[in-house]
Order: sequence, then C-alpha cells, then structure tokens
Amino acid sequence: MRIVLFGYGTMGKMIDRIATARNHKIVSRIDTPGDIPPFGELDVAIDFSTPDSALGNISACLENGVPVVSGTTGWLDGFPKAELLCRQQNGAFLYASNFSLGVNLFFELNAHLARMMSGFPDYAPTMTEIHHTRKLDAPSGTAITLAEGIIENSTYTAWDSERSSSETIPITSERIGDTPGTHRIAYDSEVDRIEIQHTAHNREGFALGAVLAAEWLIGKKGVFGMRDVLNLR
Ligand SMILES: NC(=O)C1=CN([C@@H]2O[C@H](COP(=O)(O)OP(=O)(O)OC[C@H]3O[C@@H](n4cnc5c(N)ncnc54)[C@H](OP(=O)(O)O)[C@@H]3O)[C@@H](O)[C@H]2O)C=CC1
Ligand SMILES: O=C(O)C1=N[C@H](C(=O)O)C[C@H](O)C1
Repeated sequence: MRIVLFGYGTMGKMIDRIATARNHKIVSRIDTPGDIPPFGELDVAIDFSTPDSALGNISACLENGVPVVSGTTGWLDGFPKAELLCRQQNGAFLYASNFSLGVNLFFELNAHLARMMSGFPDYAPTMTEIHHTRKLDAPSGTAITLAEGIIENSTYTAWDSERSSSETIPITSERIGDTPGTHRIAYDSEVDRIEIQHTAHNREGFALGAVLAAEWLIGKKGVFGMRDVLNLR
C-alpha cells in the first residue's frame, strides 16, 4: 500500500517502521498544519495527529477519495461530521480509540461484566486510566469507549471526571512518566471489589493494529471500527 501518515510523533514513527516492515511504502509524512500530501498517489491515510487537527486531516482525505484510518483521540465532538462526510463522499473511514487486540478483547469483557453487574445495584463502577505526561486529552479515548460500553449495558447514563450522581461513571485520569496506557474498571460494594484491568506494556500493539486496519480498509466503503476488522460481532 502507498500510505500517508498524518502526525509523525511517537505513534507516526512507530507505524512507519511497522508498515515498512510489512512491505508498504510511506509516500508522505505530514506533521505540520497546512501541509498537503500527494492525494492522487495514495492508497490509504493513517492519522495519529492531535485533537485539534484530526477532523481536518480526515476531511481532506475523504474529500480527495482516500480511505482513512484514524486513532487520534480527543476530537470526538467532530465524529458525526466525519461520518456524514464519509457517507456523502461514498468513502471509507475507520476510527478506533484503541487499535490493540488486547484492548478490543477487553472492550468485550467490559460489556459482558457490565451486563452481569447490572443485576447487582449494590456494586458501583469506577474507572481509572493512566497515561504518559505528554498526552493532550483526558479522559483517554479508550476510557470513554469503555464508559460507553457500560452505559449501553446498564442503567448508567453518563460518565464524568468525578461522581456527580448515582447514574454517572466516574473516570479518574493519571499522568505518570511514559506509561503507554493502563485502564482499570472496578465495581465496589460495601464489602468487596471486583476489578478488571488492561495494561499496555508498550505501544507496538496500537501501531500494528492501525496498519492491519489500513490493510483491511482497502476496497471497502463506509464507516468502520476495530470490531469489523477483528470480526467481533
Ligand atoms: N487509537 C490508538 O490505538 C492510539 C491512539 N493514540 C492517539 O494518537 C494521537 C497521537 O499520539 P502520539 O503519537 O503519542 O502523539 P505525538 O504528540 O507524539 O504526535 C502527534 C504529532 O502530530 C503532529 N501534528 C500537529 N498538528 C498536525 C497536523 N495538522 N497534521 C498532522 N500532524 C500534526 C504533532 O506535531 P507538534 O508536536 O509539532 O504539534 C506531533 O508530531 C493522540 O491523539 C493519541 O491519543 C495514541 C496511541 C494509540
Ligand atoms: O495517547 C496515548 O498514548 C494513547 N491514547 C489512546 C487513548 O486515548 O485511549 C490509546 C492508548 O491508550 C494510548
């Protein structure tokens, strides 16, 4: 595949290495606002940029008929616009708050646990996410996806950065050193705690997942997520 990378920071560089090792060609590396890749020479775009720039990068790809994979977090207010543009352009767009296989299995486990716990109102959920100190957004995109998974499968209606009501899931964000990404969900009662946790040991799983998603997206039309790639339906 001929690939453009939007965002050439920690993730962009790792994706470059993994994609090249899988015999893909990185045609262009965009790391500065306003830089435009040679859209006509591309098979797919991969965006790991910033909360402020993701929607613009994704829109430019869709307007130029280039399938686009995005893992950027912190811009999801703009997601409906990207989705609409993709459908209007009959394009291909794949978004995931987390591309690692382990986290996507953890999403399934979280949904299952939420369904199970919804019958036991003595237990209340809380969530903690821990990332590196360079991270621009909080809570993490993964934590928001996990909270949405609980909301879909329980009587909880919202998440918040603190417990603002008995119907909200509180999310605590910690920023420590170079932590790649840790997500913990705990259900506490007066007498005990049930908890599940995913710990990324490094960022390889995120980067490989994004390249696999880009390979999968070629030839498809529509809006997709990692559940489609991994066939978790
Ligand atoms: N979905 C997933 O699995 C994962 C998602 N992420 C997310 O990916 C994103 C990037 O993470 P990470 O690589 O660690 O962050 P970095 O800050 O290391 O990289 C982002 C890069 O994007 C550049 N940039 C700024 N503006 C633009 C623009 N308009 N177009 C293209 N590039 C631009 C930045 O340049 P400058 O520094 O000069 O501003 C920076 O080099 C984050 O949102 C993060 O949350 C991260 C890991 C996994
Ligand atoms: O910024 C990061 O590093 C990560 N961001 C994603 C998120 O916000 O969930 C995914 C992963 O946890 C690493």
